[in-house]
Amino acid sequence: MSLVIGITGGIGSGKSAVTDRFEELGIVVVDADKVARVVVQPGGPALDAIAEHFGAEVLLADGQLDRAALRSIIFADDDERRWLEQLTHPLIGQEIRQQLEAAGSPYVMLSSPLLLETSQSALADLVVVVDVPEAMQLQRTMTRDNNDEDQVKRIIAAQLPRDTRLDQADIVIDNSGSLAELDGIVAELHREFLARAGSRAS
Ligand SMILES: CC(C)(COP(=O)(O)OP(=O)(O)OC[C@H]1O[C@@H](n2cnc3c(N)ncnc32)[C@H](O)[C@@H]1O)[C@@H](O)C(=O)NCCC(=O)NCCS
Ligand SMILES: Nc1ncnc2c1ncn2[C@@H]1O[C@H](COP(=O)(O)OP(=O)(O)OP(=O)(O)O)[C@@H](O)[C@H]1O
Repeated sequence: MSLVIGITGGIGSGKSAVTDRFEELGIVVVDADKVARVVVQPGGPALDAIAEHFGAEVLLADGQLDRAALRSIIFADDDERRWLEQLTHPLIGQEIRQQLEAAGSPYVMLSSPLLLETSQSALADLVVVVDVPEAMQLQRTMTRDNNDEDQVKRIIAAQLPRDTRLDQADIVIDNSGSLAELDGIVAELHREFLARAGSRAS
């Protein structure tokens, strides 16, 4: 497997803004949020169990998962969130491993909001944390999504506290500046990761 750079950060911290830039540089990005959508597709391994557990109100008329309905349930009730996670996280982990194995770039990125909360961290050779103050996390997420403030706060509360996450970082990206500043940070890190990947291969 290529060198795996793990990218994490709380909701709205800017993981996608960071990984979009690495993708533009030709780096394969495995995105845990995207993988999580695949495992709950109709006909996939998890959706029937979810509908059985939560009832038909978590399904849309076309049989797809009603993500907003499930989001409201699981971020209001920790037990329900844990139930969903025990079902989906092993499937997500398995699919992530396959995608990492198949990746063909000099190094590969694994982007996950729950990298450090799950065994996904064992897949990463290096942990990069995308960091912004919580007020900015809240503001950017509310601007991006159709989520009210209380729900975003509940999602933040279901994730690692900022200090605990920062304690586990090998590298911290401060994303409180502009997107232009992020371009420069990513370009510099890309050079560093290429060098690390090269020295590992030789
Ligand atoms: C509850 C679901 C259906 C809501 O879907 P929705 O489209 O509204 O949000 P999306 O999946 O894009 O997630 C948005 C953000 O919510 C946060 N989040 C999602 N799941 C979790 C969780 N279990 N714990 C903490 N934060 C979470 C992350 O920051 C994520 O980036 C969905 O998030 C889900 O299936 N979650 C369980 C699977 C999971 O843990 N995914 C996280 C990646 S491993
Ligand atoms: N440096 C920045 N300046 C201004 N806006 C930014 C910056 N970085 C990210 N954003 C915006 O903030 C929002 C959240 O960023 P992004 O979607 O990349 O976060 P994320 O960590 O991937 O979130 P999630 O955990 O929900 O997947 C987006 O609308 C994005 O365009």
